[in-house]
Amino acid sequence: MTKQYKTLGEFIIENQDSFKYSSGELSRLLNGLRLAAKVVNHEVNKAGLVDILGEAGDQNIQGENQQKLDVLANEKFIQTLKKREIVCGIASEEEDDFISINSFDNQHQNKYVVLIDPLDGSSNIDVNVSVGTIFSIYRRVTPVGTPVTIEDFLQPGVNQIAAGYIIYGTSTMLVYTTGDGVNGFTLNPALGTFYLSHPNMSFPENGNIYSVNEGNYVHFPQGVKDYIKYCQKEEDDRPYTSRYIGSLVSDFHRNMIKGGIYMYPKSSVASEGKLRLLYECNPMAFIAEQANGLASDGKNRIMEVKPTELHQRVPFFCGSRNMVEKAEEFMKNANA
Ligand SMILES: O=P(O)(O)OC[C@H]1O[C@](O)(COP(=O)(O)O)[C@@H](O)[C@@H]1O
Repeated sequence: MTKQYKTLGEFIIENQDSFKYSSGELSRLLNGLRLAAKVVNHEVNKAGLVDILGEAGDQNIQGENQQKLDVLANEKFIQTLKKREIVCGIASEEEDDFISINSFDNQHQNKYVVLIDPLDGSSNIDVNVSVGTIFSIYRRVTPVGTPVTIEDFLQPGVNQIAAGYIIYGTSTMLVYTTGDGVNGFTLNPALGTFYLSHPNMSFPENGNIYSVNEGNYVHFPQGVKDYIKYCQKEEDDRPYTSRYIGSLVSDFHRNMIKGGIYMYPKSSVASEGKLRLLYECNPMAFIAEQANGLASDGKNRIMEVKPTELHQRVPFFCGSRNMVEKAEEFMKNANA
């Protein structure tokens, strides 16, 4: 008897009542993201055959050259959410400002805003290395029935209602949390259906993988240099293994399954690091904490950082609990 896997649709409905403020609206939103994920997955898989590789010719507000697939993924997620009238606002890595969603008869009645990194790991798109999508969902703080404002987006990570990522890798998976543990669903491309393949995902407390762009070593703070040397030292269960895909979603996913730490520290060339607080670090931090891991800026809990700008960056240390604590210890000792 082949194993019966629960579908993502079934799982969302079954767990609807455990959602805070459950009204079915969050379920419809998660289903909208599920649909957009399948559309983007289809585009990613055939990228080499159609004209969606390479640069789009424009730069986003962060001065990054947008890849054609960045732009396409951004459009697909925004269109899918807009058409289904399931959010009152969207913010995206590829949009300068937040988008207030209002349709004629909806009158801003929706409760949720979504923040999204439509295509994470852009530098890997053209070279067929796994990339991802990251999303974060908040309940608006301004009154329902009025247009959303920046306040609805600049909320600390602890206010997240749900967060997740899609990884377009050897298989396509959607991994998410609504604050009640982390579950992973694998897409069966033949049926176009996500199935619960990884229930209750959890970071091992310890790991032996460290993920950091060592090409930036000379620019790193002393504490990070000391921690990397610690990882490389022949002692106890070390040296650890260095693994860096260059796609946050992929490095995070591997480390959650095998045990490890991902670091994108600040440096002498990037005073706040590279990763964006609202649609990269906060959602991954929510998932990490729900999976028994930790996420900090090297000192403070990421999810308690009070956001001040839509595209602000923060240093990011995330993964197995004991490894993140050890890295923080080196940062503290080096006062860096
Ligand atoms: O090439 P670098 O500087 O190591 O940066 C790689 C990191 O930047 C990211 O690509 C984030 O940026 P994008 O969302 O623009 O792709 C992460 O996925 C990855 O871990």
